[in-house]
Amino acid sequence: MSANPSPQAAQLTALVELISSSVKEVIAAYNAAGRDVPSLESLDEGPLEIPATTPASLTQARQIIEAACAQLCVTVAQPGDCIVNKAFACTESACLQVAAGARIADLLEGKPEGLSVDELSKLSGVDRGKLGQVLRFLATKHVYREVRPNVYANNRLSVKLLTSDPVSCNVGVCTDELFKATTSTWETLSDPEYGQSYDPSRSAFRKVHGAPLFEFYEQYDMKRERFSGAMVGWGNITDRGLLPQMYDWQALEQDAVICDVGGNNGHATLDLVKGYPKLKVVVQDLASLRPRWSELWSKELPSAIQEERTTFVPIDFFKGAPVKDCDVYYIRHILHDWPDASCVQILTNVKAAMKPTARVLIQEYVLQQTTREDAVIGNDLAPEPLLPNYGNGRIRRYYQDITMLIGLNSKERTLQEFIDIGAQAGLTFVKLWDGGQTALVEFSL
Ligand SMILES: C[S@@+](CC[C@H](N)C(=O)[O-])C[C@H]1O[C@@H](n2cnc3c(N)ncnc32)[C@H](O)[C@@H]1O
Repeated sequence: MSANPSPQAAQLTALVELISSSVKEVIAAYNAAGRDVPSLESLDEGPLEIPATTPASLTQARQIIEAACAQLCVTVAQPGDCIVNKAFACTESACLQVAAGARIADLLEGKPEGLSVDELSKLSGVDRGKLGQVLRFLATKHVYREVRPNVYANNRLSVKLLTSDPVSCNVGVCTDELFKATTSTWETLSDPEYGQSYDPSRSAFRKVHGAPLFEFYEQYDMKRERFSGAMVGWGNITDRGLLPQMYDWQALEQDAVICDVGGNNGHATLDLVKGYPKLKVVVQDLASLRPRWSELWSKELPSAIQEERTTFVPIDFFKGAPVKDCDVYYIRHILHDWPDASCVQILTNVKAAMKPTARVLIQEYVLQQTTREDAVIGNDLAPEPLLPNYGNGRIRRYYQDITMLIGLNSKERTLQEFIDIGAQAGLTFVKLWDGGQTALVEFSL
């Protein structure tokens, strides 16, 4: 054996060291918050389980741990094992669908001693033997805890399947209608007509369900409700409450106006005004959304309506410009729904409303390539030897990218792709403001 480790051996050691130093960061962050580090059994969520109250150092440490553990495993395990296990990922979705559909987490709520598979079978109506297989699989994947043979209790992960938690809606949507659409991805991409099209009505979702995604939800009340719940769940696990910390809002003048383009009920800018009462908000979305804006703001911040610090102005952002001369045009989770040409149309309409000092802030996931050659200015690169885009540590944004492809023939974008569509609309890139999960891409005229 040579005294110096080979480059490959040094990589393994470097991955372990990244895990080790990041675990110390995690322990320090929990200590600083006066909390014990979580265990798989712990059910209560504290401030460090919510993006808005999680320090950036903890988010970074978690991303490194998730990235390094996954990279270490695929480096040392047998390649055939790894690739087949990845192909089998569909079984995890399938079992989560069973557990969510049978409401197993609800049945186990308040029962730390657990319930037997027999009892869960009687209460849920799912065959005892089959339910036992599903729960054993899930417990093997750290969802539920097998307290004794064939007796299961909730754990840190399974409580997210409680129907009272909106994240359970995300699990429902992903493992039901999206999962079904996913199975026809290759069939769709290799179809001579669908494969070359970026029309939402030529997506895998449409091929399987017979209707484009949003028309599909018009047809099924329960699924539409669940999709709305999933939007709330999505915010909870990604960026709810982070917007006030993501940009230098303080630098804006008293009574600066933020136009929330495609803002739905304006929930994101509501958080902003709560943090920065000097700001005013115009929420713009399809006219049918006005009652939802009114309902939310009258409940959460009625003074803003009374003092006209918020208004709702209907828009079709493909057909016309938003309200003129606002200070910031804020566009959250809109562009990822649309192909490039439609995004350029939306941004061109926004540009038509802008005064010289106005800014556009696009809030989305920002994707990175997996090579260090993709060092676009502003991109945050993971430490070596991790994949520069943090690999498994930031995997959800890449799941979301493929989900957009399957659901709507659209995509999440890299910073360069945002810069390109902005340039096509006549906008100049200013800065990337990274929020740990999603980011703000700032443009000026
Ligand atoms: C994914 S949601 C994002 C909503 C909000 N910005 C957020 O982050 O929660 C997309 C929004 O675009 C709106 N929308 C879709 N087509 C539109 C159009 N042509 N004009 C204006 N708004 C539209 C929808 O009503 C919906 O509120």
